[in-house]
Amino acid sequence: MGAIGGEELIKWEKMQGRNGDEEKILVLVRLRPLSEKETARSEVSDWECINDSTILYRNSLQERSGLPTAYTFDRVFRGDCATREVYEEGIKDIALSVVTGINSTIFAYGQTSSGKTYTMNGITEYSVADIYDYIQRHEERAYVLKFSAIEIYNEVVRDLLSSENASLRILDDPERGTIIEKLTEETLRDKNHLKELLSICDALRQVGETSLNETSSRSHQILRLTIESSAREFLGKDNSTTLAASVNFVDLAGSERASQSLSVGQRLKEGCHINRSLLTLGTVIRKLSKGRQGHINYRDSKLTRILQHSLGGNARTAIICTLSPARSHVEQSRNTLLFASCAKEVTTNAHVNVVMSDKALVKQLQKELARLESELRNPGPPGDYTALLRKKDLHIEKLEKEVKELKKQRDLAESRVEDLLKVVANEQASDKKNKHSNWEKENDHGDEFSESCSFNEDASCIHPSEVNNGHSLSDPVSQTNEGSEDMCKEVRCIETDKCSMEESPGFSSSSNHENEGTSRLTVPHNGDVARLVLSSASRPDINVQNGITTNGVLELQPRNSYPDESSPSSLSSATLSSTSLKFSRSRSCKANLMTVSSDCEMEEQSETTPLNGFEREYPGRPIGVKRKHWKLPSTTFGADPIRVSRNNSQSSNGSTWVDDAKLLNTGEEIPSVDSFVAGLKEMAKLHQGQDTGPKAGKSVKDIGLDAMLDDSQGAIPDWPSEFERMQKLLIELWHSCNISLIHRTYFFMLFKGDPMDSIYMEVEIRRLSYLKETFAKGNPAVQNGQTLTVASSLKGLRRERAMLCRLIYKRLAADERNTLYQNWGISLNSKKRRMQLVHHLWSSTTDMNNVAVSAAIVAKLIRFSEQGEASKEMFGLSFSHPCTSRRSFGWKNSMVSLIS
Ligand SMILES: Nc1ncnc2c1ncn2[C@@H]1O[C@H](COP(=O)(O)OP(=O)(O)OP(=O)(O)O)[C@@H](O)[C@H]1O
Repeated sequence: MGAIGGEELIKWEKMQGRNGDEEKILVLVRLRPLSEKETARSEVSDWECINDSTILYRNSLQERSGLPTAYTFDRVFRGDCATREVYEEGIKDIALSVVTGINSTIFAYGQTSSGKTYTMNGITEYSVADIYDYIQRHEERAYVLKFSAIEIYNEVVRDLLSSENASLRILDDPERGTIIEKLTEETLRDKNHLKELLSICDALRQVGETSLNETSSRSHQILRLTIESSAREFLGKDNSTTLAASVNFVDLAGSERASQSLSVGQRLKEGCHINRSLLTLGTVIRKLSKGRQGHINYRDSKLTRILQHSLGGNARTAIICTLSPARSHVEQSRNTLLFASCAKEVTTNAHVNVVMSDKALVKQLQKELARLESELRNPGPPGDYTALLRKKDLHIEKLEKEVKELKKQRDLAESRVEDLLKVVANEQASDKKNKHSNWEKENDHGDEFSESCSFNEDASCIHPSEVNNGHSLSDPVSQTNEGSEDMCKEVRCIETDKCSMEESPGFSSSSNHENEGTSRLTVPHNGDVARLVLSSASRPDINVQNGITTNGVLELQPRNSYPDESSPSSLSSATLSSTSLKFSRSRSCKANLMTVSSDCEMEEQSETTPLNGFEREYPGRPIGVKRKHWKLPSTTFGADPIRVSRNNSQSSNGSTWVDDAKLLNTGEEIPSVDSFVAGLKEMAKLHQGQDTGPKAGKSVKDIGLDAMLDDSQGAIPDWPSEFERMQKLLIELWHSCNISLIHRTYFFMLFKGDPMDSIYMEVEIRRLSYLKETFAKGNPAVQNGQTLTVASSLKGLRRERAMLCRLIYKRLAADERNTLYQNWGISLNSKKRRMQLVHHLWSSTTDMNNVAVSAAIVAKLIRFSEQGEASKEMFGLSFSHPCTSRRSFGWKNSMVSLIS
C-alpha cells in the first residue's frame, strides 16, 4: 500500500484538530508507594508530589547538595494514585489517537522495580478496552486490528507471540521505514472478531506476567497494535481509502546502573546491552530535546531503530517515568527525572495516515492516464482556443495599457525632475548674476524683468536667471554650444497665427501692415542677456530672414511679402500671417539653427495645453458637424493667439474668443471668465449635438440649455456623492492632462454642486478622458490643428506657472505674499519663493484642502471675483429655474479666509 494524502486525510486531520502540528512529548511521573520490603528495611520516602505537576525532594540534607529539589512535568502522580487515573490524565487521549489514523506510543521508563510493568499492564488493558469500545460505537467503519509483541533482549529481537519464540529480523524498508520481518499477526476483520482481540490481550498479559521473571525485567518489551479502518460505504470501491496507524506500548528494561545490578559474564553482557539501548535512548532524547540539529543516532540500538518514529517523528508520544520513593534509590530517581526533563522538550509531528490499496491506486492512475491520453487525442473544439486567445489578447492589451500608463508617469516624473533641476540651476545662476540684482525686489526674482517684458509670454524675455552667457540653462542644446555661439541669440518662440501683440516697455515692434510685411521685434540687447522666445515658430511656413541681428533685431518676413525697411526698431501691434511665414537664419548662426528649430518644434507643441482644441478629434462629434473653428478659451497664456470676437458670438463657426488681454488689462494673457464660459458652452453644445443628433444644428441658446435641462433634471440618484465622485475624477483628469490651472480654477469656482452642474462636468470628463486615453496610448492629440503631447502640455503649464509667478508680485501686497509663504511653509528668506508657491498650487489630486486653497489663490491672482463674482446664472451656465433651490455640496472651506 502506498501512502497518499487526500480529502479524507484533511477530514480526519480536521477531526483531530491537527494538521501536522508539532507537539511536545507528554511526560508523566508516577511515584509508587514504598514496597513491603522497603518498609521492612525502614526506608523513608523522600519524594512528595506537592501538586499535580510538581514533585519535590524533601530530604533537607540533600537540599544543600545544589541539585534541584523540585521537578515539574505535565503531570505527577502520588503513590496512592490508581493506574486508571494515570491513564485518564492524558494517556488515554494519546493511545486512542490510533483509531483516527494517528500513530502513538506509550513508554514506561524507570529503574528496576519502580513500577513500569505494573503501570503498563494497566495502561495497555485500559487502552485496548477503550479501542474496543470505540470500534463498537463506530459501526460505519470496518476495522482490521493486527497485534504484535516483541522483546528486545541483548540486542536480539524476539517474537513473544510465536510459539517458537523465534528471533525476528529488523529490515530497513525505504518506503515503510523500519519494519520487523515475520511479525506474528492476529487479524481481526471486523467487530465480529473482537473476542479474538480480547483473547490476545489475555495472551499479552501472560507475556507481561512472564516478564516478571528475571530475564524479562532486563528486556525491552513492545506490544504493537495496528489498526486499519475504512468507511463501510466505500469498501471494495475504487475510491476507498484506509486509515492506518499503530499504538506501541513499551515497557523498558530497568534503567539502573550496571554496577548495581550487573557483575560478570552473562550478566555483564546483558547489562551492557540493556545500557546500550537505554544509553542510546537517552542520547536520542537528549539530542531531540535540543531541537533535532545534527545527526540523531537512532540506528545505534535496536530499541531506537524500532521506535524511531515515536521519538520526534510521526507519532504522539507519552512517557511515564516511574519512581521508587525510597531514599536508597534517590540517585536512580534523580537520573529518571533528568531523563524525563529532557523528554519533555522533545517534539513530535504526528499526522493522520491515509493509505490507498494498491488496487485503488492502480485504478486511479489508470483513470488519470486515460484522461490525459484522451486530451492528447482530442485537443478540444477550436472555439475553446479562440476564446482562450481572445482572453490572452485582452490580457496583453491590458498589460500594454499599463506599460504605457507607467511610461507616461515616468515621463511626467522626469519632466518634474527637469523642472526642479531648472529651478536649482536658475537659483545658482542668479547668484552669479549679481549685476542683475536690481531686477528683483525683496530678493524675489523675476518680477521686474518680467514686467519690463510684459509682452505676451511667447515673445517674452527670458528671466535673467535662465540665461547663462547668452544661453538658456534649460536648453541642453544651447548648453552644448555654450561658448561657441555667443553671438547667436536664441530664438525660442514667436507668436504667430494671427497673433495680437501689444507694445510693451522693453520691446518695440514694427509692422508696416497687418498680415504682411516684415515684423521686427527688437529685443533689448543687454550684453549677453537678450533672448527672444518664439512660439509657434516651428511652423514650416514661417520664414525668419536674417535671424537675429547683432543688435538684437529679429526679423520675421512672411513668405511672398517684403521686408519692412522703414522702421526696424519699432513694431506696432502686429498680426502676422501664419500662412506664409518661414524661418531662416543667418549663416553666422547656422549652427544654432538646429537649436532654434528643435526649440521651436517643442514650442509649437507647447503652445496649447490640453485645455484647448479638443474639438478637433472629439470622439463624440456628431455626423455632419465638421471641424469648427470654435475653441475653448485659452487659459494657457501664449498658447493660442488671442482672437478677438468680443461679441461672445454663438454663430455657427462658434469662435467665441475674447480679447482677454484687453479685457483684463493685465499685460498677461489671462482668459476672462466669460471667454471660459463661452468655451464651455461651445463644448456643451457639441456634446449635446453628439448626444441628441438632430439638435446639433441649433445654436447653443436654442438647444443647449433647455435640452440639457431636460437631461439634468432626470434626477441623479444621490447627487451629492455623485458630484463628489465627478469632482474627484475631474481633479485627477486635470492633473493627468496637465490642464491649465486657471481653467481648473474657473471650473472649480463655477461648479460647486448644483445638480445642473452635472452636464458640464460630464462634458469635461468625457473630453479629458479622451485626452488622457490618447496620451496614455503614447499618441499625440490633435487639437486646434496643432499637435499636443504630454511634453508640450507640460511646457504650457510651466509657462502658465511663470505667469502666475509674475501675478503674485503684481497683484498681492508684500504682506499678503508673506502670509501665503508662511501658510505654505515657504521660508521668507528663500529664493524663488513665488515659484515655490506656484508649484504648490493644484499640486494634489487627493487633498481637497490643497485644491480649494489653490483655486482661491489663482482666482485672486486672475481677479476672478472682480469679473463679477461670477455666478453661473450670469453666464447662462445655470439651467436652474429661478425658484429652484440651490444646494451646494462644494468645498467647505471659505476660500477667502484660506488665502489670507
Ligand atoms: N503504583 C504502585 N502501587 C502499588 N504497587 C506497585 C506500584 N508500582 C509497582 N508496584 C509493585 O512494585 C513491584 C515492582 O513493580 P514492577 O515489576 O512493575 O517494576 P518494574 O519497574 O517493571 O521492574 P523491572 O524493571 O524489574 O521490570 C511489583 O510487585 C508491583 O506490584
